This record gives sequence, C-alpha cells and structure tokens, in this order.
Amino acid sequence: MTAIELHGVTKQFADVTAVDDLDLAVEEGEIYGFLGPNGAGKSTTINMVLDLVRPTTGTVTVLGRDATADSVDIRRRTGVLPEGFSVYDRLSGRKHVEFAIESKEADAEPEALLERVGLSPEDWDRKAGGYSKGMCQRLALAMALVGEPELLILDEPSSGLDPAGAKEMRDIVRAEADRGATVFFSSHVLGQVEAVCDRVGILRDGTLVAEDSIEGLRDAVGGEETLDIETAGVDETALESVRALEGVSQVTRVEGSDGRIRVNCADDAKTRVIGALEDAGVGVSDFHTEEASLEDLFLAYTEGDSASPGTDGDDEETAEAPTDGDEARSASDDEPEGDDDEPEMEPEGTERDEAGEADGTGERAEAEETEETDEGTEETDEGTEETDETDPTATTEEVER
Ligand SMILES: Nc1ncnc2c1ncn2[C@@H]1O[C@H](COP(=O)(O)OP(=O)(O)OP(=O)(O)O)[C@@H](O)[C@H]1O
Repeated sequence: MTAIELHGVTKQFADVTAVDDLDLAVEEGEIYGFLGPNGAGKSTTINMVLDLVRPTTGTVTVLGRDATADSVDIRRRTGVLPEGFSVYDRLSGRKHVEFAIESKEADAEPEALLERVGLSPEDWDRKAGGYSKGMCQRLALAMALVGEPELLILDEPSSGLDPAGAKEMRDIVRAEADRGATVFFSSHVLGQVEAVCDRVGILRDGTLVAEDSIEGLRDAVGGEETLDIETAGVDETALESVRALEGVSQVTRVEGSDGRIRVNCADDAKTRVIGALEDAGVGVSDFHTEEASLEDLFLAYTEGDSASPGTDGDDEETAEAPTDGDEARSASDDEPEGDDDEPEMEPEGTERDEAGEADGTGERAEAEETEETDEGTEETDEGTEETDETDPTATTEEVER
C-alpha cells in the first residue's frame, strides 16, 4: 500500500499556482525526501496531506484514507513536525509532550520521549519559552513521535539543530523506519536527505521534476564524476591529450598547486585519463574520485529554464540550507490572544472535525468558494484559528504570509 498518494493535485492561491497537477506516491515503510527550492510548493503539499489546506483539484490519499474526509483518523495515525513549530512559552517541555499524548489518546511515557530526542532531564520541566531553537525542534520531534505513528511527516526537521542534533535526528528517522513507519520529510539540508532517504522527489514550481534514489538521480544527470589527480608536474601537451579523450568534458589545473589537475569525465573514462597521462610521461602520484554531490544534482534539476537536469552545478550557495529555523521560537509571538492561559487540552483534530461537520464539506471549502478573490488570506486566518486552538505544533506559516 502507498502511505501517501496524490493524483492530479493542483493548489491555486489567487493567481499563484503553488502545486501544479502533482502526482506523488510514497510507499509504506520508505524514507522519502522531499526537496525543492524556496517556494516550490513543499509546505503546501504537506499541508494538503494534513488537510490544513485543501486542493483546488485532485485527490490526496493518506494511509489508504481520503485526506479530507478522514483527516481526524489520519492525524491520529500520523506524527507531524511542522515547519515553523511554535512552543507555548509558559508550558514546560513535559507538558507539551503530555498534551500530544492526550491528543492522540496514546499510551506513552513523556520522559522516555524527551530523553529519546536528547532533551536533558533538567530541561523537561522548564518553560519551553526559554528553550533554544534546537531544543524546540527536539521537543517538536518528541511530540511527533508520540504513539508510534504509522506515518511521520517532518517539515525541515533539522532546522535549528547543530550537527550532533542533526545526526540524532537522522538516527531517529532510521529507527522509526526500522520500526515500520513511513517517513516523509522535506529539507533543504541536502546532506540530511542523502544520508537517510531511500528515495527523493524534487519539486520545482509545484511540479515533480525528478523522483528516484540518489544513485538513480546521479545516473540521470549523466553520472559524471570529478577525478582529482596529483602529478609531479604536467604540461599543456599532456593536458590536451586528456581533453581529446572520449568521455572527458573538462580538464583544469588546480590553482596554487604544482601539478594537481581536475578532470570531469564519465565513469568509464577514468582509466583512459590516467593511461593518457602516463603515456605522456606524466607521473601520477595519487588520484581520487568525487561523485556529483547532491547539491549538484539539486541544482541540475532546479535551475535553468527547463524542468530537466542541466549540467551546471557550481553555485552551491543556491542549495544552502535557509535559516528558517528562526521561526521555531519567534513564531510563538503569534500565539492566540490570552496566551497567559494554558491552551485547552483537547484531543487533536477536535475543532477541525467540528468545522468539517458544520456544513458537511468543511467551512474552508465554503469560504474558498465565496471569497475567491481573497482565497489565500482566508485560508491563512482559518488555519490559525483551527490549529492554534487544537494543537501547539500547528504551523503558523500561513499566518506569516
Ligand atoms: N496561504 C498562502 N497564500 C498565498 N500564497 C501562498 C500560501 N501558501 C503558499 N503560497 C505560495 O505558494 C508557493 C509555494 O509555497 P510553499 O510554502 O508551499 O513552498 P515551499 O517549497 O514550502 O517553500 P520554502 O522552502 O520556502 O518553505 C509560493 O509562491 C507561496 O508564496
């Protein structure tokens, strides 16, 4: 069975097409990395999977159920780490986890979860308003893990985490997959994706431009590798003989070195390159191969005019992780009025369910139809209303737009 399935899903916000006729299938038990540049439509897709946003057209099925009609059941079986997670400042970490346990009607030990995500016992009863970004992120993960969910949806999970925290996050993701959970996570931190995902989907302008294992993507981009060769010294004639070889696309000297050269070539051209240098009398003292990095792959699929991989891949800047971890705590400023009071400890999805039952199709659907001109704003407000009252893990992203 597929854990997540989207068929022909489009989401239009006024004149912005956030997701465009998207087909996506995530198999049960796999770790699926969802990549894409800023604004590609990742969060919108995740929000549709969670029924926080409804598709303009198309169908979304999660754990074999309809994402809209069965959203309460789906949310009970799903653990979510939302982008821009905001804590309740005055509640302790322990209270947050207890809230999640109560919401899910789960049988879980808050301490075990807090410990699992690496929060120290001395922090468990501190107010989460004093937590660092990384601690907030760990707390969000602890809440997502409550009740051993069948599906984990992690939106930028390593945001705000230091390298050790990111590694712990990966270990937990792997352990969850070993337990049988499906993990769907979006990230800009490509190393995270590479280290942990079985499959990767790359979204661009709301469309899936690539979907494969990392290896498969590499092959699709051309499988070109970079040979870094250390020589005792090399002249232009020898370099020309390498340039003339079949499968070699580029030969450059490494600036500042005496005899190091870099050769971009197909996998099967490597031995020819070394042979040609030796034939030209060049002493090769060492060489190693660098595979195309995930950054290169990402850029190949997401840059340029076409939605197919290009060849360019030097500008790693573009693929750097954004600093959206800032939202983790600052977003708490957007808490609902009267945040002096503790939030009501209602089961997750209660308000949503009532809203859905109010008119049979959900208030949002109606609002979208009647207020077409201000669709985005309408959803924004509504998302806040629904999620803040029911779930402190709810994203505030739509509010901020
Ligand atoms: N509530 C909304 N109202 C209006 N436009 C929206 C809304 N939500 C998303 N969009 C637009 O839809 C597009 C996709 O946004 P989305 O947040 O899904 O992208 P993303 O891939 O998650 O980006 P990022 O990596 O920056 O978080 C963007 O152009 C965004 O401005």
